[in-house]
Amino acid sequence: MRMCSSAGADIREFAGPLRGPPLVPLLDAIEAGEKPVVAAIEGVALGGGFELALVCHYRIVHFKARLGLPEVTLGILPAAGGTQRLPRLIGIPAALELITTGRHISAQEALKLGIVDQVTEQNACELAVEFALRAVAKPLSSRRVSMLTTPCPPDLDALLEAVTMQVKRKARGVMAPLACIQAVRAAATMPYSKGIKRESELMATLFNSGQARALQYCFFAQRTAGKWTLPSGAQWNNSKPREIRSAAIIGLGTMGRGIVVSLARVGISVIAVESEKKLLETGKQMVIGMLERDAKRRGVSASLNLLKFTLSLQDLKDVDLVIEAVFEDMALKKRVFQELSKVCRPATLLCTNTSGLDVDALAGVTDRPHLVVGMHFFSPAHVMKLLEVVCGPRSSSETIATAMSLGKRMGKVSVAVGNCPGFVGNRMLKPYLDQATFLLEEGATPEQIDKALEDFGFAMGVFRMSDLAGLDVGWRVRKESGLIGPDVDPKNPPRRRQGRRYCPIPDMVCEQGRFGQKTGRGWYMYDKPGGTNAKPDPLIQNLLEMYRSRYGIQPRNISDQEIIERCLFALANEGFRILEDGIAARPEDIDVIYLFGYGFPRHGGGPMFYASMVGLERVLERLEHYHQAHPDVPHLEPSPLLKKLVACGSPPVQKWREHIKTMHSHL
Ligand SMILES: CC/C=C/CC(=O)SCCNC(=O)CCNC(=O)[C@H](O)C(C)(C)COP(=O)(O)OP(=O)(O)OC[C@H]1O[C@@H](n2cnc3c(N)ncnc32)[C@H](O)[C@@H]1OP(=O)(O)O
Repeated sequence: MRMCSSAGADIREFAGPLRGPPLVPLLDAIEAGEKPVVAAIEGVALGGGFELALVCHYRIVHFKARLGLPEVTLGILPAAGGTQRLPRLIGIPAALELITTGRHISAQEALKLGIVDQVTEQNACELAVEFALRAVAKPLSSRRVSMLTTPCPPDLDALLEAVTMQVKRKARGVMAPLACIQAVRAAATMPYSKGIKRESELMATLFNSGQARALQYCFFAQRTAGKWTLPSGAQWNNSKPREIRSAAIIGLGTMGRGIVVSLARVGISVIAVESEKKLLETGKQMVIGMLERDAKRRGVSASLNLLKFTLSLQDLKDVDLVIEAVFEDMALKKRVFQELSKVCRPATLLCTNTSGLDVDALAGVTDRPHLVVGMHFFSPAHVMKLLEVVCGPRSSSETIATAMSLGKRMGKVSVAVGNCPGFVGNRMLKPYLDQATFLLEEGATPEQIDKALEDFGFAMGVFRMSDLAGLDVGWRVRKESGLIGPDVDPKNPPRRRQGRRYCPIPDMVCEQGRFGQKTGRGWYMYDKPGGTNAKPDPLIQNLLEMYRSRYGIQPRNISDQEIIERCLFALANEGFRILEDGIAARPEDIDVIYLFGYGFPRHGGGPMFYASMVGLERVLERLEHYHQAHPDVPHLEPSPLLKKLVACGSPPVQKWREHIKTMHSHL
């Protein structure tokens, strides 16, 4: 049997009723046949493709092929016998690991695990024919995997329990890996005929679940995000990116260091610039250490020869692209861009890693506004997968194509977004954070809010995330935007700014020098500065009590449901406004940003998909309810697009674009 490449079932078909003959009897018949069947695998054998290979009597694999059972990542399980045959072939621990993670493995690893019989650098099909001819005379009984006894460890229950705990810790609230564990248990404790029925029952609990819908949506959303398009007609498949061989990074702070590592490990020469000798030396040592650790983990040699460190911008005159990663200060950034304009050759692309400042204002101080684009990395930049590519009104399609393609080369999930304060991710963060702090005023605690969000599936609750990111950054932004400090009108009521509700508690926390993990104190307390073990702090509790009594606020019991609704519906509501404003082209782009940059649980699909799953009508009704209760919070006022979609019968996410197309695009 020649399997050039099989990515398994067509995932799009899972949205409707499955058609075609049932697969399991067909696969069982192949395995039971008297003629030897040899699978020749090239490319990939994933999901159903891998399950087909497992019923063959022998498996020959090209050395570049990849195999796996990724169903769990789609919210389902391998239900064509995969959970019953793989444990019989390679034992419970290895099968559990592959099935519960969905990890793809190389041909070499498959050989080591005993999944395949031979790995070849030649034509796998020709070798498989030779193999079949030699196999004709041999008995097949030991080659029928479903007939094998599952090699079982003596402490099976303890092993399954440990894996269950691990899965629950890593993927809180996710159903599919737990169902996979139960199916593998059946392979260990039941004959194949019963095990396959159990597999099918477990699949039935997952197949139409909201989690499966969300995870399958994420698969396609991630691929859709790469397909950027501009109102000019320029798009991903008609705009040629430039080839980038050399780059420069300005600023060796946390972000700059991560960007240097991301570039060097994909073979790009990097010149790193700092303003002072001591900062340069510290940054250099840290980058070298990061690259060495990264290379060791990947089993390759560190590409240190690609690095150059300098104090002089003059050294950048020949690079293909510069990424500025200096302090988040517009005046400083403008000075850097003016200087770069003078120093770099006219064709050099100038990028900024700003997390929210006006990219077009920076373009305006250069001699080449069409070659300026935002490349907003997320911290730590060598780990986080998200890259927002911020298209200014003057960025050329070639510039955007180059930034998107460079992101892909660095292994990032790149999303093109428009230029507005905070772009997509950080603009949406504001109403989300605001709701969390308003809930504190009204009676909740940081740990209660975090627990509700973490139970929902967020990697980290909003307060733990803020402690990790550093509270001083937002404090500085609030000072600069006149929300605190001498510019505030003294006649302003204390909990109002710029005509709307304002919660000063985050400022009070910062005034105490509590900047989060780095200072050992923030919304939580930590063992030491830089510690990561967050413990509730009675001082924060006192601060909240004093605050409420000072302003005469009677604390009330706040339910987890209210926390989730207010935080997440406010988040999605801003997403609708971003779509209206043309700052993101599609809801999928917003969801991908929140999945890869902000720890939104994949099994929730992202804020926009989640809103559609809850039901747009319900989201609208709850926002109207909360806005009525808090009329001084404009973010809770339902957006016109949300209302329009509800009026149109709440179409699925993939159809929202049809209702936005008349609106103006900033991409
Ligand atoms: C009946 C038995 C039931 C069995 C259950 C299953 O088989 S579930 C499916 C299990 N298979 C997978 O999960 C594989 C998913 N695909 C991948 O991991 C990758 O696409 C790949 C195969 C490793 C190829 O990666 P690469 O980076 O080379 O390409 P893309 O990811 O960009 O994909 C190219 C286009 O192909 C589409 N696509 C890929 N796999 C599937 C699939 N199984 N079903 C439907 N569509 C698939 C993908 O969406 C891309 O299409 P675009 O139109 O370009 O977006």
